[in-house]
Amino acid sequence: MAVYTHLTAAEIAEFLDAYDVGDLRSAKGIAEGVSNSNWLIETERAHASQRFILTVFEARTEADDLPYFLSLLDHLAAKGLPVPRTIHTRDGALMREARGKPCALIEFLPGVSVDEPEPAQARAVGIALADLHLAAEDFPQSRASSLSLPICVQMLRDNAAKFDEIDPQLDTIIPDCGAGVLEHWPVDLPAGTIHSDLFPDNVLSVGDRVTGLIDFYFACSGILAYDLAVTHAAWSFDLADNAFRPDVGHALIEGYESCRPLSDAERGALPLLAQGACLRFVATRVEDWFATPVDGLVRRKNPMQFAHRLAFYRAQGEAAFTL
Ligand SMILES: Nc1ncnc2c1ncn2[C@@H]1O[C@H](COP(=O)(O)OP(=O)(O)OP(=O)(O)O)[C@@H](O)[C@H]1O
Ligand SMILES: N[C@@H](CCO)C(=O)O
Repeated sequence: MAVYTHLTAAEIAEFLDAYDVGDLRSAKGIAEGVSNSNWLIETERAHASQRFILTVFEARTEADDLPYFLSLLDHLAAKGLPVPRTIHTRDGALMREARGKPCALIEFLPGVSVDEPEPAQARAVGIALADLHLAAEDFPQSRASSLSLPICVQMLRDNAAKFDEIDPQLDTIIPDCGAGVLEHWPVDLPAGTIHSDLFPDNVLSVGDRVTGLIDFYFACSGILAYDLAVTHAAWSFDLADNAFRPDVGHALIEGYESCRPLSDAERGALPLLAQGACLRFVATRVEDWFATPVDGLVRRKNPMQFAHRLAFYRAQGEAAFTL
């Protein structure tokens, strides 16, 4: 579930008063997602109904970063990408408050997330990611990542004494909390605006067509090929047994390169970038593991899934990316 802040119908109607979107007809809490509270809102104006997503931003999303995220949605949507527009208030504001928390109303996009991606869907996501990188080239704002590799290594070090409570193998799979990856981290690869969390649950599709790229709340300035590595690590493994799916991984990269070819340096860095990507998800999942009660309503994500993917990338090197 992800409705932490339970707004009443009257509060939602009052919230919508500031927008030119018609009258509230229904509001349903959305179960998916773990970070923020989301509602599917339906309004009616002149007998036509419209759907929106109302997001109440919870503690994990820094309020100061919201103008960056919401302006980025508008920038990408204006360039024709399948990204939800931010609905502005009548006064032109990108967001407003409910129950003292920042909230935004965004466009509802059609489509569903795929659990078991097929190569054609992965290829379409590769294209969409390259389109995103190119369309964001003239986005004028920047944001430093709050989950850079040094921060993730430190997060792991802060929790290292408790690794055994998760899995006794964790310490062995990630020696010295990933310091080795940090040591060789590339510094001079092409950089720009990146999504940095383009998991299957953040992509909406109809068949093989991408209809929505959502959840930009980790977007930041960063290495473009790192974003591809994140997406590769998130899409190219079987959910049931965590086995690598080369057909999916290759289709993703092939799709990306059909719009934005990688340089030799970017291609050569992919094995290390993918290890760094896995480390980021191990780090946040380890932190969440200890912060989330076992019997809580939010299901904990398993850090070992990405620890094993990291070990895979370390062992395979360039072979994981050879087309
Ligand atoms: N613009 C949109 N159009 C249609 N559905 C959406 C849209 N935005 C969000 N959703 C739905 O709401 C769900 C939760 O959204 P989202 O992934 O942004 O939540 P979150 O809590 O921020 O996520 P996460 O768990 O990745 O941190 C999505 O899985 C999707 O079903
Ligand atoms: N996509 C992340 C959650 C958001 O950081 C994960 O699966 O761990």
